[in-house]
Amino acid sequence: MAGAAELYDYAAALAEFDASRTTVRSLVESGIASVPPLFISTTNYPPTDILAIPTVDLSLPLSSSVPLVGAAARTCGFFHVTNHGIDAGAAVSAVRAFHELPPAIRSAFYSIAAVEGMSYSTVPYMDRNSFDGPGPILPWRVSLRVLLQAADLGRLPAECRDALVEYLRCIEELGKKMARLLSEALGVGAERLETATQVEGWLMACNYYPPCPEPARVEGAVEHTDPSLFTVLAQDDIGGLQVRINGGDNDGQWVDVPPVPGALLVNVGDVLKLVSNNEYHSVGHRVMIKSSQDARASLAVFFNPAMSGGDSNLLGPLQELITTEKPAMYRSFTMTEFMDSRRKFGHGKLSTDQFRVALE
Ligand SMILES: O=C(O)CCC(=O)C(=O)O
Ligand SMILES: [Fe+2]
Repeated sequence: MAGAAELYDYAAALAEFDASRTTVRSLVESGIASVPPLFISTTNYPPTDILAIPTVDLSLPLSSSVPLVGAAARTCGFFHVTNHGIDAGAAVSAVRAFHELPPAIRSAFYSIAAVEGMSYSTVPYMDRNSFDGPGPILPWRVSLRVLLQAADLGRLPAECRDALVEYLRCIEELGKKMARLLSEALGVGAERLETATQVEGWLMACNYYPPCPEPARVEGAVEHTDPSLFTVLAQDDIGGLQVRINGGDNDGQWVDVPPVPGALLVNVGDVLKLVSNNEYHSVGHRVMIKSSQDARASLAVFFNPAMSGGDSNLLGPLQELITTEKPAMYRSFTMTEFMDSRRKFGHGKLSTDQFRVALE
């Protein structure tokens, strides 16, 4: 049987959804009993539970934490950090508070593309002309995205502002610490990553995954890799994040990443994979919706290189990591070029393959 999802006019449905200036949260509030075709997922990869995400205790001495970070970044690309001294719960509650504001207040922020560094929609910006025929399904998620260089946090509603500002103050320190640990674990010295990439472009995504009347038919976030150097995620206790195993006997299988109370989750993004000359892995992940009753909130901070397209700001595999045994696997690129490639090739493996050097 051809699924309903194949028989509808994707472009028209998307145009109508865009024109309604609504979000999936409002659809749920309106009481829909079934999932609209734009959101129906056809992928079905049953998750297994064969891998536990490693944990790095930040109170350990560097002689212990650096090898742990290095091992995690070289294998599954994800790790929990504990003893980070940050009240992540308060920040996630603030995310929930924003998304649960009355519709009239939150809809004032509605925008698909960033306006003064902020957007709020179900669909983060995607180029409507970049696909022929049915395009990607829409995520069962609403995101408030804040580009920190460009945004005035004073515009955030009082219900979430102070907690998010405080979280960002703390996360800046954690970001610096993570950059040093990831750099040191590459064997290039603690400051090298910061010097080479200027981790100045930060994006905060405040995500809300509403309950779904048919949770098994949707995806909160479709499979993707992050474009960042690295990402730090805070989440509540609902769960739903899944990671694709990279390498080994179970290569390609999905595993659940259950939330660890109080821990933050760090993952390697595509830029770090390229800069590390494939030492580190940027691993595919997605979010499933667990419940027809409970909404999930999460808060991702993407640590990106400064967004500059000039030739003087070329990024590429660090010289120290290029050897005769392991030549450069990627050519150099600017962040503008990298982000254009993401828009063109989507949020998966192909966008990094564009920078691959042909090896013997
Ligand atoms: O909400 C989550 O658990 C993950 C979100 C995510 O992967 C992303 O925003 O890139
Ligand atoms: Fe992600």
